[in-house]
Amino acid sequence: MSKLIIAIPSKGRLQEKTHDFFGRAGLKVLQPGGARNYRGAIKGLDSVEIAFLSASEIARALSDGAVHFGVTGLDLVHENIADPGATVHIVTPLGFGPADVVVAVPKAWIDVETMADLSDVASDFRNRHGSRLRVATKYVNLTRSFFANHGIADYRIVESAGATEGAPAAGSAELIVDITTTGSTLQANNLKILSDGVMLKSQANLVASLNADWSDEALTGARAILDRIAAEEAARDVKLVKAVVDDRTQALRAVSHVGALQRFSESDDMNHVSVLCPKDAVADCAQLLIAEGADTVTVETLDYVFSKENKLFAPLQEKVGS
Ligand SMILES: Nc1ncnc2c1ncn2[C@@H]1O[C@H](COP(=O)(O)OP(=O)(O)OP(=O)(O)O)[C@@H](O)[C@H]1O
Ligand SMILES: O=P(O)(O)OC[C@H]1O[C@H](OP(=O)(O)OP(=O)(O)O)[C@H](O)[C@@H]1O
Ligand SMILES: [Mg+2]
Repeated sequence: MSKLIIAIPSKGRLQEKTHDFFGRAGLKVLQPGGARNYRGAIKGLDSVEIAFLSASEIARALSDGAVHFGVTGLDLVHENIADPGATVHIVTPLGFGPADVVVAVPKAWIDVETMADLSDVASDFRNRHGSRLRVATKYVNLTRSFFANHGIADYRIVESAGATEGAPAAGSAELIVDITTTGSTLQANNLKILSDGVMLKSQANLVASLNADWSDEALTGARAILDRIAAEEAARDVKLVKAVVDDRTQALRAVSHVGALQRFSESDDMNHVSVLCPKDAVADCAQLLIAEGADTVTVETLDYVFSKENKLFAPLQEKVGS
């Protein structure tokens, strides 16, 4: 039948962190035949198949419905998918691969700080040179819509495959649109970001295709994957706090004010409290338990918190389930 196909980066910046992410969720990616094989599996999950693709190919595969899930940058989703709202569903941001898509101009353009300034320059440029301002980028679609939203029409795109930041110095364009994380490449090329020139704040996301064939088997695979991912995400936000108090009912009421909740069926020991507490409220929770008679409060880090209601699966099922 049709398995759940998950596309993950086969190379580049997002590859290693994607493997780490799946590893944290207890999902071991198997690549039989080594790095050259572009189909793989996840250990113990027969309903899932892995496709190894480049980050930009993943965005296109999601658009075509050739894969069910993909890990890729939000920049590539918006650049390569015409109507992302109708074509894909963002399952969850993954917290790695941060980068901004920005409009950058030469630092020497001291009068140009905003998109409005750029708009003036674009018109002037055309009047003076008879040709249009050139923007070097590989983000052709993002650039067109961002410039249109700023009412800029007097420009032309010079498609750039790499080393985009070098274009102004090389004389092949006046300005650029590109992705930046540390800013060091822009700096090294004497370019500055316009103050309102951040087009998109990107990071790696787990994305679902709404065009894929969501068979029952694929949905079963998705549920299995998202159970583990949601459980790992949930575990990152909480700690397990334990103590022996004078009166459990009263202690639970006290710590509920900082968001700490008893999650387990009551143990026989009427004085034993064991709560899941939001990470930033742990110290407050401990103080409250000490005030309720505890001598010692212990705090544990958890690997997983599984719940009956899966916050990641439910919204997906609503969109693709029959
Ligand atoms: N500093 C950065 N520079 C470029 N990309 C970054 C940066 N930080 C995170 N990324 C993310 O990594 C993606 C690029 O990854 P990678 O270079 O592997 O793919 P690619 O260039 O699309 O591959 P190909 O062009 O060969 O298909 C970006 O689109 C972005 O989402
Ligand atoms: O703001 P920074 O931290 O300097 O990072 C941004 C730079 O990194 C990327 O290039 P990459 O190294 O992927 O080379 P590429 O041009 O071949 O994609 C990107 O295209 C920028 O040039
Ligand atoms: Mg690259």
